[in-house]
Amino acid sequence: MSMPHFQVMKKWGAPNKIDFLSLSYTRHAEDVRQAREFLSKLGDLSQTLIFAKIENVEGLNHFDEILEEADGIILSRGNLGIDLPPEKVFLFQKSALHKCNMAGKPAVVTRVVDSMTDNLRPTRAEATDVANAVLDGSDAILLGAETLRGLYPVETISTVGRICAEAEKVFNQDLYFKRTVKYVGEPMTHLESIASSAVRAAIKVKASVIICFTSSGRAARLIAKYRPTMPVLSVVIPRLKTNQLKWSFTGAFEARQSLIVRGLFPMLADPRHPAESTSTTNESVLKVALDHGKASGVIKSHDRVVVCQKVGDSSVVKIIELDD
Ligand SMILES: Nc1ncnc2c1ncn2[C@@H]1O[C@H](COP(=O)(O)OP(=O)(O)OP(=O)(O)O)[C@@H](O)[C@H]1O
Ligand SMILES: CC(=O)C(=O)O
Repeated sequence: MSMPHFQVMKKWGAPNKIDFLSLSYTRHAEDVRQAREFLSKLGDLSQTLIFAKIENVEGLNHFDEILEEADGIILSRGNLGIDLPPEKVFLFQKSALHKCNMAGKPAVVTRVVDSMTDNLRPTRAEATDVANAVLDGSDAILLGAETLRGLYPVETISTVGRICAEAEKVFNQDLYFKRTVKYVGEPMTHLESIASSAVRAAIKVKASVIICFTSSGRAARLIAKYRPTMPVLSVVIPRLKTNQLKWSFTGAFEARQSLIVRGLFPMLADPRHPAESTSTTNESVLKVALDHGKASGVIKSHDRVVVCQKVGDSSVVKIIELDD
């Protein structure tokens, strides 16, 4: 990392508590390690997530080791398209997205609707490509010129959003779930088993939403990894922390950062609730979460809801049926 980068991050990045660093032209895992070491020296930025941008053949050749080190991946298809023969691009995308999905790390796809920079409608090929990115398993789409200098930035976002929503409806969750369970293998970790069971239960009872209590965001991300067909409301419970000079709450970073995970909708709980999971705390936080779900329209009267939380020392998955 060069001196100008360091100065920008110190002066602007640190006070703005940036959520994500997009690491251009990541070539190998060492690039990610260096960036992490650099961020660790900038106070709050030790929490910034590093997304490795894969944009040339060298990055592609070291994909597995980069994925292990990074928090997420950006498939820079524009630049990769220059390095790769066109007939190789689709397979790279499918294989990279599958690896990200199995690792439970978010994947972002770029350059989807270039023609919308000057046109109100995408080409048929672009529209199909957006849907295929969703079916292949991407978590997010990154727009470029369309929103930077295009004539139709708002229409681009709504068009791409609508295509993604249609594709999500026909995503083969059943097949994906089975593959993921098989990939994880046995014995599963405790938490992995809880997360997959929560998703299975939610599908079986046709729950409208899964509510997951979490502090670090880990439990909610694991649920999202099984790609439930319903939204996951991630209720982030703040924890009190100190650096010996001042006290502050965790949670804001974790909540914002989970926005990039497909299907996760974060909500920050009131820090006045004690972080320990007593049944009284659980009940009052759950009530706020249900009210939030109702207000945003994802939960309706008489819906079933799956809740994933800790009661004392035990992780539980419960199914509740709403009266009103
Ligand atoms: N404050 C909390 N109150 C109630 N349940 C919680 C709380 N935090 C986590 N859980 C639940 O505890 C179980 C174990 O989750 P986990 O230990 O991974 O928590 P996390 O906050 O997501 O991660 P971490 O332990 O790394 O902070 C999950 O079922 C999760 O929903
Ligand atoms: C966005 C970008 O850098 C690319 O697709 O190449």
